[in-house]
Amino acid sequence: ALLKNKLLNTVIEPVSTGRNKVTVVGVGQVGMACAFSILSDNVSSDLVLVDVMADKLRGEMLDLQHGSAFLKNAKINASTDYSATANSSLCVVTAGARQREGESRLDLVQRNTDIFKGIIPQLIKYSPDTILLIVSNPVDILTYVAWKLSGLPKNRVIGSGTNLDSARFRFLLSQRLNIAPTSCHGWIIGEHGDTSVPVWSGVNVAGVRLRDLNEDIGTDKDTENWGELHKQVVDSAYEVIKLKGYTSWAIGLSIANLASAILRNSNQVHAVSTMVTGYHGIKNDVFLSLPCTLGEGGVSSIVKQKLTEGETALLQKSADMMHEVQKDLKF
Ligand SMILES: NC(=O)c1ccc[n+]([C@@H]2O[C@H](COP(=O)([O-])OP(=O)(O)OC[C@H]3O[C@@H](n4cnc5c(N)ncnc54)[C@H](O)[C@@H]3O)[C@@H](O)[C@H]2O)c1
Ligand SMILES: O=C1N[C@](c2ccsc2)(c2cccc(Nc3ccc(F)cc3)n2)CC(O)=C1Sc1ccccc1Cl
Repeated sequence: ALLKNKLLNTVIEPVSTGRNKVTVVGVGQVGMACAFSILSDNVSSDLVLVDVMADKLRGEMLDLQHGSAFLKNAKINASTDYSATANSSLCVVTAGARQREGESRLDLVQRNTDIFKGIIPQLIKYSPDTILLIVSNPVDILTYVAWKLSGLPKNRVIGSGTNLDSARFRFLLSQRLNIAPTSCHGWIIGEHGDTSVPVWSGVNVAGVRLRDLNEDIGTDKDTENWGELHKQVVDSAYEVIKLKGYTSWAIGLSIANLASAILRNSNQVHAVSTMVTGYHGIKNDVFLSLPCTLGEGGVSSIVKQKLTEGETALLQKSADMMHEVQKDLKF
């Protein structure tokens, strides 16, 4: 008899798929930072990597597998064939083409939409009950594209949105106040990136609103220029790109944090891109970030923040700009 049969008595065949199986599509800088953060945070013990670059994909899988003894025995697999992603509870999509020199935003969006046409239906074919977490840029529009291509209900299609923007804002606030980032609360909402919206009325430490201590905060009347913090959120993205050519660690850690909230059914509140039709006077089907509670069903509720007229106007402008791009997309 085989040694294994001398060693083991089978009671049942082990369950093939854990309930915290996560697929990461795209093993570039962002995808691997997400994968590594998810594994090292023990968010999942069953990770599958997908990409079109077969050698890179296998190399990243092997390199992670070799660390399994330090990753709580997580299973790590990879394939260019989507059947390997079957029964994933969560699919993180970081695949995409980079903006070419002088490429228009619409051209980049159409190129990434075409890439998504080859990814999203395949993910849904093998994991019809999954939750999609979109990271690829422009993330809010591509989350809409993923929603259209997937046929999933809106609660199951989430964009990382302004989660990274808010994390950078909290870090910068912590630096200015010399308080830990987890004790510095601030929500950036709306469109991810250059045109995100800081909700100054909500910025607080221990419930003490900075606006109650400086009523001009966030306006150009503010002599202490706290509005500079939001500008630094945008500038720091460009600075990181200039210095290292891409961003990875902060986005990877923020995605692992979102994955943990979803897979642990935590109902924590996170700034993520969700379908905001009907909120703040927005009429078109667009995805923007608002504070959302996250759990195994994806987005379970949206916090109804009281916004200033200025903040509402910025959200509506983003919604209109995105609708203009979305309506010309060819699915
Ligand atoms: N939402 C955010 O806050 C945020 C932050 C940083 C980066 N991003 C975005 O994340 C995306 C990835 O960034 P990156 O630095 O990892 O880029 P990258 O070029 O390093 O990686 C992209 C990966 O996608 C893969 N890919 C391309 N087409 C594919 C397909 N059809 N199927 C599967 N895989 C495919 C490529 O092979 C590559 O490995 C970009 O769109 C970037 O703008 C978003
Ligand atoms: O930290 C980043 N890095 C990126 C990046 C990563 C690899 S190459 C560029 C970045 C940095 C700076 C600008 C920018 N613009 C952009 C706009 C639309 C796109 F489709 C793609 C990229 N993107 C991608 C990205 O979204 C971020 S967060 C970010 C960007 C701009 C303003 C504020 C924030 Cl919080």
